[in-house]
Amino acid sequence: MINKNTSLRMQSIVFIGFMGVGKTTIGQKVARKLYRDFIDIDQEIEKEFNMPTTEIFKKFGEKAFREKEKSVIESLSQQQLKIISVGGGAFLQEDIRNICLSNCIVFYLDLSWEYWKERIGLLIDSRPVLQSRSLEEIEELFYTRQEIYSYHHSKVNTNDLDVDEVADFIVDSLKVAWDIYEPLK
Ligand SMILES: Nc1ncnc2c1ncn2[C@@H]1O[C@H](COP(=O)(O)OP(=O)(O)OP(=O)(O)O)[C@@H](O)[C@H]1O
Ligand SMILES: O=C(O)C1=C[C@@H](O)[C@@H](O)[C@H](O)C1
Ligand SMILES: [Mg+2]
Repeated sequence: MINKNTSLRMQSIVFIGFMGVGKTTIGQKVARKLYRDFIDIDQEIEKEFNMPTTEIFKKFGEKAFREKEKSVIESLSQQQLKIISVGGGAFLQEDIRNICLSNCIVFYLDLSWEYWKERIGLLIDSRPVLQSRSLEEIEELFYTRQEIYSYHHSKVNTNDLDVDEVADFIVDSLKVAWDIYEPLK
């Protein structure tokens, strides 16, 4: 489902995956390594509302957040040569999945539950979807969400890899794909 009208080398890269797998951290690193601009969709939504995500959820509700998420992604994913990290729930919306898969290269950052659960303390304060859920409920959400992340072009399992190792793997695999599908003359 990759857009045939745009050169692969020009297409923006979109990172997907569950909350806390590293989309923002690794997206920033990859952007630096490829000399591209980085866009974090959660941060763009927060700028639009001028408040943190937890406040948006409290004041306006998840529905308003999801509507803004869709309009922000619809507009920004049309741009070329960007590195874009979307929120962990963005691919719940079919329209978002379709627009990202047809305009961009979608990279899934995969992390096993056993590794993910060690990160929970880093995440809970800023991720409203995790708040008020027990660990068992979060585990259930984690496994239910895997279905939406099955929509991707490429994937890396980040268990046991640090941020730089993941970013290097992604950059190397993109370069291999570019060279195979669009060799430079
Ligand atoms: N490969 C890694 N190894 C160790 N820690 C990591 C790794 N990737 C990310 N982290 C850490 O995990 C935490 C969450 O990362 P990050 O905020 O990038 O996740 P995210 O996928 O953008 O989450 P969200 O979907 O909620 O925005 C950060 O503290 C980050 O430093
Ligand atoms: O997985 C989710 O539903 C979310 C993930 C975060 O990135 C934010 O987009 C928000 O906290 C919701
Ligand atoms: Mg993030």
